[in-house]
Amino acid sequence: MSSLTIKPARSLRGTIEVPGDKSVTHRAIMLASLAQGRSSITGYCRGEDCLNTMRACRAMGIEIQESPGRLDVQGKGQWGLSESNGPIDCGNSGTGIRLLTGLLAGQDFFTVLTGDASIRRRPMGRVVRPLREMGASIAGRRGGELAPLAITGRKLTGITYASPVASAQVKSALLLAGLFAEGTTSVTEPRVSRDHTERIFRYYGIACSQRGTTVSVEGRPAAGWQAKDLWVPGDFSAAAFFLVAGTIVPGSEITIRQVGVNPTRIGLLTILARMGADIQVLNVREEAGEPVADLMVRSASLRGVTVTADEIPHMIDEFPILCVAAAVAEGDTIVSGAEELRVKESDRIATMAVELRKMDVSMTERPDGMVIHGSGGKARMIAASCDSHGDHRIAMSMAVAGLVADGVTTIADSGCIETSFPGFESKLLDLLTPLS
Ligand SMILES: O=C(O)C1=C[C@@H](OP(=O)(O)O)[C@@H](O)[C@H](O)C1
Ligand SMILES: C=C(OP(=O)(O)O)C(=O)O
Repeated sequence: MSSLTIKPARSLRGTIEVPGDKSVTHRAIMLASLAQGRSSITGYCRGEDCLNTMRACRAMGIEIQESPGRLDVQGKGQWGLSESNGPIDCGNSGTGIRLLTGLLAGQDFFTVLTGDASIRRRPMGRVVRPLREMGASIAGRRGGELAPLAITGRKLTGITYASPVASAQVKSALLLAGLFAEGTTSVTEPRVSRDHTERIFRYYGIACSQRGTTVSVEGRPAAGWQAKDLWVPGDFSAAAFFLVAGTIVPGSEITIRQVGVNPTRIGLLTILARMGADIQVLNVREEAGEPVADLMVRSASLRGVTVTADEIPHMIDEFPILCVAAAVAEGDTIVSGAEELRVKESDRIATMAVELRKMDVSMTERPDGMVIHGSGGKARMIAASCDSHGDHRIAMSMAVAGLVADGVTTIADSGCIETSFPGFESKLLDLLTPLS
């Protein structure tokens, strides 16, 4: 099992790019597979999650060629997928398995979707139940609450669904199913979650309307959609580790080029600004329907803040790294309304509490969040033997914590970083001047 060793840093300085956005890459591969003709995708994420979505589409008959930095996807049109002759393994990816469940519910073939031990613990009923309302036939462990899921493609009918959770995976699964359904499919969320599916639909010319927190698609667009080249911006959730590292390591200045700054993703920027961080958003432009910018971070002292339920969906994957920032801030950081963190790759409230305590950080767990008692940077964190719990975001967050510890920190089982951020360690090392 691989492990990561992190030494304390004197400073982090330089310019980097981060891998392409994982959420956008999943969607780009799926939409290009169902387009008429050949789409080139550049800037995409080569993390394991996205490679699994690529393998899934190949298993369903789509030709995808990879040359350095570029995917050529030979789309077969909206109804062009064919039955895979074996189960499809989505690996560690909640996005992959949930979006594919929606996409496959209305096909005229049978599919089994599964994943690793973490995926087989994560809730699938949240997509299975509304898809059944549309007419889908999906079986799974515990009545369809858990993967593996066996999907017998059926004729679907659009529904109007009020989702109890703000989840882009639920919304997207239903919108993808909606493309294959008779009539309109509408999804209302308690709060707007990331809107990459809506944006990529529009980019491909698929009508998709938004009113408040409700999104609707018309089923069975007459002519399907045409292939279109697409560049994927850098992943804000990957950039987040460097935004926090550049903030908490004194004497740092990092520029992260070409990062997606979709407003439904960048809640962490607002929170870090409230904490006192110095981050500039430069050269804002738009590419393939997504806003993109360069981000420049300089080190700064932080103060604790309160994060409310309204702010959670736009920074849902950034809580592990926010905990690290909060640990060195002056005063308490209080998070509530974040119970969704308990059903990610790991229970991210529990795992961060366990790991940060090893480094002498005081963090109180709450059922729906946490209170992190910041040290105000008065003492360095204690270097420790940490564990990723098989969760890429925990591994990278603890690596950043290690930069401000008093000795050598190790992170066991760090191979999971490949899920979203191949090359994380070397990017960090390139920026780093060690303390001694
Ligand atoms: O739709 C997506 O691409 C994602 C949605 C979020 O999950 P939920 O929909 O479960 O909140 C997020 O945590 C995940 O990393 C990616
Ligand atoms: C929660 C995540 O991904 P997924 O749900 O796709 O596994 C993540 O990347 O932090």
